[in-house]
Amino acid sequence: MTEDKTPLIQIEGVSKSFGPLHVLDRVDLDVYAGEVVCIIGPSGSGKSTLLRCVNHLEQPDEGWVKVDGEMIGVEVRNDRLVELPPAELTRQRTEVGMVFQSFNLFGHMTVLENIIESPVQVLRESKAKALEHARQLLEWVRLEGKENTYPRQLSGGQQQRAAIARALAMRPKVMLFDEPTSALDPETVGEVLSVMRRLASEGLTMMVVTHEIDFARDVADRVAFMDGGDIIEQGTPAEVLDNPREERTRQFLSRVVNTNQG
Ligand SMILES: Nc1ncnc2c1ncn2[C@@H]1O[C@H](COP(=O)(O)OP(=O)(O)OP(=O)(O)O)[C@@H](O)[C@H]1O
Repeated sequence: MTEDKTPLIQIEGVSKSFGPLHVLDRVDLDVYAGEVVCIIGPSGSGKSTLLRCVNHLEQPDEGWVKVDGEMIGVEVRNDRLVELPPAELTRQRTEVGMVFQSFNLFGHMTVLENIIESPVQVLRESKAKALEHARQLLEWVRLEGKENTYPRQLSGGQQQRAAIARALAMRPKVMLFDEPTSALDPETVGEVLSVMRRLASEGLTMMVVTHEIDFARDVADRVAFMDGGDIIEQGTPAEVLDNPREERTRQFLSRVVNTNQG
């Protein structure tokens, strides 16, 4: 990690409320190129909302997010932040791939159609080029032979690997994963984590919300613990997972480890 470089993802003072519920409270986080940052924390602490602010699925009430130096979803006009036009926002979103807890595939399209849809429609890639890339990606996520299969015919783990291929087809600068294995049967969790490990080892910049503490320990460059809408502590996996400074982190970890073992 090179601290003197500009972060690829900059989250600065981001706050978000839903009505009276304060979900994010002036969150700051920098993620550098090639880093994997795992975000852990109790249910409702704001982890998903933070990820959703990074690709502007949610608009922060205060603060801003930059990806590769570019403000996400907004621009400064007359000293005020105003929403970007929809076409600009769509272009920006192509640079931030996201994989959700439940599989974001279109059920009426085959796996191959799912993967080429956005490159052809949004990036205006030729169908031939998009198909070639999609076949490479399917091989990469070990779904070769499933091109013409519909999502409902796949296991949850296979669907999630197809969703990863679909996100990668847009050649994103960063990938966000929101609890990508928590809706899966235990036997398919490992297949998805192994694809994510390979992505990390290839140097992709990733933010991963996860309860998979062993994955975070092995793969993360940095772990951030969130509670009550803020990052309470962050550091290397050894620092945060094995020697947490904060009592709240300690208590959370003992609950998660017990649940995972139980
Ligand atoms: N669109 C929304 N409208 C209203 N409330 C919302 C919305 N999105 C999230 N919330 C609320 O904000 C709080 C934080 O949600 P968030 O999903 O960010 O937490 P989380 O840490 O990811 O939790 P989990 O681990 O359970 O997914 C929760 O109380 C949730 O119900």
